[in-house]
Amino acid sequence: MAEPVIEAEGLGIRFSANRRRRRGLRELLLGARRASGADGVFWPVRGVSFRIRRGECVGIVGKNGTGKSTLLKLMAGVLIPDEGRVGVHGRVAPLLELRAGFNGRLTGRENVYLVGSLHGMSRQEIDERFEEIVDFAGLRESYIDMPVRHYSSGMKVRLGFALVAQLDHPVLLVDEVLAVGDQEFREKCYSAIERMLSGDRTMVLVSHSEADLQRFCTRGLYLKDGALALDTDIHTALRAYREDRAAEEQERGEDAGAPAAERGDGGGRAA
Ligand SMILES: Nc1ncnc2c1ncn2[C@@H]1O[C@H](COP(=O)(O)OP(=O)(O)OP(=O)(O)O)[C@@H](O)[C@H]1O
Repeated sequence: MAEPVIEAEGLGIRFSANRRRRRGLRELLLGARRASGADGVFWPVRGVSFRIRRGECVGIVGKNGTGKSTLLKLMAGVLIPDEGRVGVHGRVAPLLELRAGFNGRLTGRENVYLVGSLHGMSRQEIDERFEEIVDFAGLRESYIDMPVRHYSSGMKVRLGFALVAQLDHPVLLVDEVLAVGDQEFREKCYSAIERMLSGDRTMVLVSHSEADLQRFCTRGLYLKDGALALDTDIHTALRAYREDRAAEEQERGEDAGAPAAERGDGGGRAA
């Protein structure tokens, strides 16, 4: 049996709900529903253990705000656990938050060299692949020597993807990036991922797209409120997630339909 490439044991991280000053409306709403202590501390991921072997493609499934991206960032080493441990054997090609790695004051060209070298590419490797990177990103020539702060967010994501797709690292961590760009760019991304996977690489994919998860993954981790509810094949994981969602929706529908007094929301008439 192939050796484990990613191992997590009792993995957990705590966040403070007040730590983020600027959170989007969606996150604020999601965050507000999440159970947290009086001090605003909560555990988006806790007690998570699994082993992923070389060559496996694993999808992480679960509803919004349930800790999927946090788990991926723990694997990538972007976040440090407060409990347990996670080990990754081999270099990681991270397809997450692709825009974040760029320095807005540097040009696209300078960023490719800077971020490429941070990912372990030599100058010569970047020289050799530079044209392909720019081509893949679909950047017009006039843009590549312009500071990245003038790029649209789509351009930054495309350049980020094009760069990481050039890495030969054995572990691929992918967060929702397949949902970016137009149809043509998405097709390029699918082909790039397929090419990257052909060499016995290991991939963990976070996505809300069942089609993407079924296309690439054989195994599924179903995260529920930050805990690992199921570690199974991708079809069973998706089915369990779908059934839970349907049950929740039905419950919500029933609650909304119930008379106020039954709901115990204090809406009954005062005596
Ligand atoms: N740096 C942070 N500080 C505080 N809270 C955070 C931070 N990052 C994420 N969170 C919160 O942690 C929880 C888990 O977030 P995470 O992004 O991992 O969820 P997710 O399952 O990937 O969600 P989605 O499917 O919406 O992308 C959410 O409630 C989120 O608002």
